[in-house]
Amino acid sequence: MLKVNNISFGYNSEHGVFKDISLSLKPGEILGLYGKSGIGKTTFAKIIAGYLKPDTGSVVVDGETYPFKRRNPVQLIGQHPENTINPRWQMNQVLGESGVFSDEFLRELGISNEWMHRFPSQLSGGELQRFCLARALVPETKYLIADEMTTMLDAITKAQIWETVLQLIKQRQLGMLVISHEFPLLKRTCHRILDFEDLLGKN
Ligand SMILES: Nc1ncnc2c1ncn2[C@@H]1O[C@H](COP(=O)(O)OP(=O)(O)OP(=O)(O)O)[C@@H](O)[C@H]1O
Repeated sequence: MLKVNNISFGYNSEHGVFKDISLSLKPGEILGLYGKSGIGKTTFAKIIAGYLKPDTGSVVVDGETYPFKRRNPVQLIGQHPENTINPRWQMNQVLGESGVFSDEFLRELGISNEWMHRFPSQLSGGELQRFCLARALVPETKYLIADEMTTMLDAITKAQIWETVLQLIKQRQLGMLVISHEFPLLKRTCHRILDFEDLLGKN
């Protein structure tokens, strides 16, 4: 179980982004989170994935808190894959840094062999996002946070990526938090949906 307990966060001491937010995510559960722009969803996602430290409260992942002594079981996929990949590395080097991936797994994610020797600038956003997913879905991963993961992509690529991800999540019984402005997408993909404003309102 991933438990967020009463976290508060501000980028500076004068302006808090949010206060006292809690939620829990079970293995195998797909939880949707929506809310208006600027309310703090990405900040919240970064805290859950351990990129930012909350000012108060805790994130407990299967009984452990950050920093982990092992590979982070919570992986974050954002909206802009190009920002998270070294532009000077070919894609085989990008993947090689995270582990060894079977051809079958890469095929499942729709990653073509011919992309392996390209640089990130020689791939489309959808193609790059598939590499980010491969990196995020190493065996140690137990929870996946998808923050507007397919917002920049066309409808067909979006549908293909979601079909693959949902299949993998189900096979491996991962917990997934889906952050999106697109309510119909959340309705199609999630077991349960929360409004960020309601999380704020409870406190
Ligand atoms: N690095 C930063 N330094 C200072 N303020 C920041 C920083 N990143 C975000 N903020 C501010 O924190 C607030 C929450 O931003 P955040 O990106 O978490 O919102 P969001 O709900 O994800 O928005 P969107 O849906 O538009 O992506 C905003 O007011 C934003 O301007």
